[in-house]
Amino acid sequence: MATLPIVQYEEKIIETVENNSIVVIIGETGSGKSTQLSQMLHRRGYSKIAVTQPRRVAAVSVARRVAQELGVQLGEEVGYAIRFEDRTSRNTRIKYLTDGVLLRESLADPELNDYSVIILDEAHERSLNTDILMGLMKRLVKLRSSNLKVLITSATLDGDKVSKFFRDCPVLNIPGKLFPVEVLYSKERPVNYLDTALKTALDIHVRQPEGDILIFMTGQDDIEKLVSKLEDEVRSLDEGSCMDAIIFPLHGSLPPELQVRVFNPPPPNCRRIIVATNIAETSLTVDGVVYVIDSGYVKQRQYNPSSRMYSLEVVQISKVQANQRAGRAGRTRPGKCYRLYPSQLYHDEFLDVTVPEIQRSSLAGSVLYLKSLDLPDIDILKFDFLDSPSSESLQDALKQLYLIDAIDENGAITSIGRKMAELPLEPSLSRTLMEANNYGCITEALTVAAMLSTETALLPGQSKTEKKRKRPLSNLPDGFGLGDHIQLLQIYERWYQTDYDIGWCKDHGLQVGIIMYSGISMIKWLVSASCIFFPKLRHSGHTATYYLQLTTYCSVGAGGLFVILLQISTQEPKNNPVLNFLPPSKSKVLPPATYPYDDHLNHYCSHLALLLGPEPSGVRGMTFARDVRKQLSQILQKIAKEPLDIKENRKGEEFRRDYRNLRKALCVGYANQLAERKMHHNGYRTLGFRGQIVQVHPSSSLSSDELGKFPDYVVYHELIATPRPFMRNVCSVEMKWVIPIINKLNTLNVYKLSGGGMDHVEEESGIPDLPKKNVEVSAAADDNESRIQAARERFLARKANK
Ligand SMILES: Nc1ncnc2c1ncn2[C@@H]1O[C@H](COP(=O)(O)OP(=O)(O)OP(=O)(O)O)[C@@H](O)[C@H]1O
Repeated sequence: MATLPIVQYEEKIIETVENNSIVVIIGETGSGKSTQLSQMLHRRGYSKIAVTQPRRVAAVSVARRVAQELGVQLGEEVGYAIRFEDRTSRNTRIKYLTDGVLLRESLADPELNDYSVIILDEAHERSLNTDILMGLMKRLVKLRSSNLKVLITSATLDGDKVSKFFRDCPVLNIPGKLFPVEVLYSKERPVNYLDTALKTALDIHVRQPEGDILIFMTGQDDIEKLVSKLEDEVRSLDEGSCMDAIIFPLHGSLPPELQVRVFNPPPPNCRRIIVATNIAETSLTVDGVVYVIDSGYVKQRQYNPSSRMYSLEVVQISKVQANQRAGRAGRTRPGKCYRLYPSQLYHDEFLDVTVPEIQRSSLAGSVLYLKSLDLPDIDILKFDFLDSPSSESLQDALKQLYLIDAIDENGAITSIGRKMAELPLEPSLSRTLMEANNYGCITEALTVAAMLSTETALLPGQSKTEKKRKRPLSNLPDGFGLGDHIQLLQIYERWYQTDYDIGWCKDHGLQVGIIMYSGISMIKWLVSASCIFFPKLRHSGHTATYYLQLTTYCSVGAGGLFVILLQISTQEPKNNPVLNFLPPSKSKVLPPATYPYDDHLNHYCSHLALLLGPEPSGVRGMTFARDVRKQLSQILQKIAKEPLDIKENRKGEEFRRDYRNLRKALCVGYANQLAERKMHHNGYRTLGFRGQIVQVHPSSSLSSDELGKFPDYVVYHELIATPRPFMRNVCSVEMKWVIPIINKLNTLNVYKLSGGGMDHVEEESGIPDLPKKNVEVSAAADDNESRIQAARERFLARKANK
C-alpha cells in the first residue's frame, strides 16, 4: 500500500496534539484522517481513542479497515458502536462510533473519562450531533485540560471558523492527495438526470478500462429505478462485448448486512456499479471505485419549527459535498468524476458549504440531552453553537419538552425527562413508554416504539416498491380503524402468534426476500459450523475463499439440498435443531460474524444473494423491530427503579380491547403532535402554537365513523409537507385526554424553560384555535357534553377572531 500523505506528518501532528487540547486537522479526501490518526495516537500511547462518524455505515467500515490494518479481530482492540449495535470489548482501544452514540455516552459519564482522545471526524458534514458535541467539547477541555485531547477533522471544513470557535486553536493543513481525480463536467444540466446517469454509467462500462462505478442519486426511489434500468441494460449487452457487471443499491433504509455488501470484492472480470445516496459521500472507501457519477442533487429533510412540519426536498448539493463525492474516486488508484452539471453552475450557484443540520432539524431530542447533562448555568437559548439554530427552533424544542413533562416550568429536567434521555428514541416515543408503564401497557407500547423506530417500516409504504406491496398487506390487521400505531402493534402481535414464523411474512407478500435472507443466514451458520469442525479453514484466507466459492456452486447445483435448507431456514434460529448446535451470535443485529474470514463469508453470501434475487427489506423491518424491541426492553429494565412487567407479548387479549390505555399513553407522549378535526369535514388543525390545516395521509389505517367522519382528535407521528401537508402515522385519541395538555399550553413561559430565568420578555403562548382560559379537567367527565361545550367555545373563539 502506498504511504498515505498524513503519515508523513506524524511527528508534526503528535507534537501539536501534545501541546494543545484542541487541534483542527484539514487534509485532502483520502489522505488518511479517518484510518490513520487514531492509529498514530494509539502508537504514541494514548490509552483510549474515540472517533466519531456522522453515519453508521462509515463507523462500521472504517473500524473494519483499521482492525484489518492492525491485524486484530474487529471488536477487540478496534471496535465500533452504532445505535442498537455495540461491537467493542474491554480490550477496545480505538473505538469508532456515531456522534449520536458518543452523545449518549456522555449522559452516563458527562466528562467522558473513558477516553483520552476524542476525534470528531467529518466535521464538515455539520451533523446535528457533531455540532452539539463541538459545543460540549469546548466545555469539556476546560474541565479535563490535563488529560483530554480533542481533534476536529475534515477535508473540507472552514478551519479558521472552527479555530475561532475553539479560542484560536491551531489548524494543521495536511497537503497531498494519494491519487489524482480528473473532474469532467456536463455541457448543460440534463433534463432527466436519471437517464443521463444511466447513459453515463453504461458508457463507462462499455468503453472505459476496469474499475468500479459509484453513482450518487437522491433517494431510494431513484436508486431502485436506476438499479432496475441498469440491470436491464447490462443484461441486453452482447455477451462477451464487455466485462460482466453487478449492481448494488446503497441507502440508509437498507439493513446493515446489505449495506456492507458493497465492500465485498466483485467476482473476476466483473465490474461493480454502486448506486448510492449521500450515505456514501464521506469517509467511505470502496476499494476499486475508479469512476464517480455525481447527479449534483441530494434529498434533504428540512424542519420548519413554526409549522412543526418536515419536508423532504431535492436540493442542489454544496461545493463541499461535490468535492467529497469526487473524493470517493482516486482512493486506491487514479480516478474520474463525471459531474452531471456544467462547471459554471458549480462555481456560480453551488453553496460553498452545506447548511448545518442543526438549522434544519427538530431539536427536541438534542435539547433534552443538553438539559440532562446538568451543565452549570446552561441557558439553552444562549448555548455556544458553532452556528446557532434559530431561536424559534430552540423554543419549539423547549415547548415540546415541557408539554411531555420532560422539563418543568422552570426549565429543569424532570425525573421523567432523565429516563427519557436514556432511551435511544425520539422524545415522543420515550415519553409514551414512560406513560404506558403507568397504564400497564408497556408491553404494547414497546412494540409500537420498536416498529416505528425500524427504519424499513413495513407500513406505510414509502417507496414505489413498498406501495406495490400494499395490496398483499391488506390481509393484515387493520388497527380496528383506531390508527396506524395500533395497526403496527397488531401486525407484530399477529406475527408473534405465529411464533415469529417467517413464512407468515411470506404469505403477506414478502416471500422471496424472506427465504433468501433466512437461507443466507442458514448457510452462514453452516459455514461457521464447518470451520469449527475443520479449524484449518479459519486461518487460511485463500483456502477459505476457495472453499467458500466451491461450496457456493455446489449449493446452487445441489438444488434439492438447497430447498431443504431453505425449508429448515424458514424457522427462527431458536427453533432450529441444526442451529442450536452452533455458537451464539456476537453481533446483536447482524447474522453471526464470528471468525476472521467474515469478509470472505459476506462475499460468498453476496454471490448467493445475486443469484437469488431481490432484497428482503420487509423482513428486515420485522426481524429488526423484534431485535430493537428486545434491546429497548433491556434498557427500560435497567433504568426503572423496580422490575417492569414487560412480556414478550400478550397472546390474543388485545384483540378484544379498544387499546384505550395505549392510546392514552400515546396522547401524553405526542402532546406536541395533536390535531383536532375541523367541524364540517375531515381536515384537521394541529393544536398548539400556530395551528396548521393538515390531512390524514392516504396510506393511514384510521377509519371514519358511520357519517364518514374521522375522530375528533388524533396524534400524529410526523407532519410531511408535500404539496398538501399530511399527518403520517396517526392514532385516534379522546378529548378528555387532550384537555390537560391544552391547559399546560396556556401556562408556559419559554424563557423560563430555556433555563435563563425571567430576564426576558413574557412570552405570549397563544393557541389560535382554542379557548385561552384554563379548561377544567373535571368538565370533561362527560364526553358528549364537553365536546358540545368545546365546539361552542371554538365557534365563539373563531367568531371573535374574525
Ligand atoms: N476499505 C479500504 N480498502 C482499501 N483501501 C482503503 C480502505 N479504507 C481506506 N483505504 C485507503 O486508505 C486511504 C485513507 O482512507 P481514510 O478514510 O483514512 O481517508 P480520509 O482522509 O479520512 O478521507 P475522507 O476525508 O474522504 O474521509 C484511502 O484513500 C485508501 O487508499
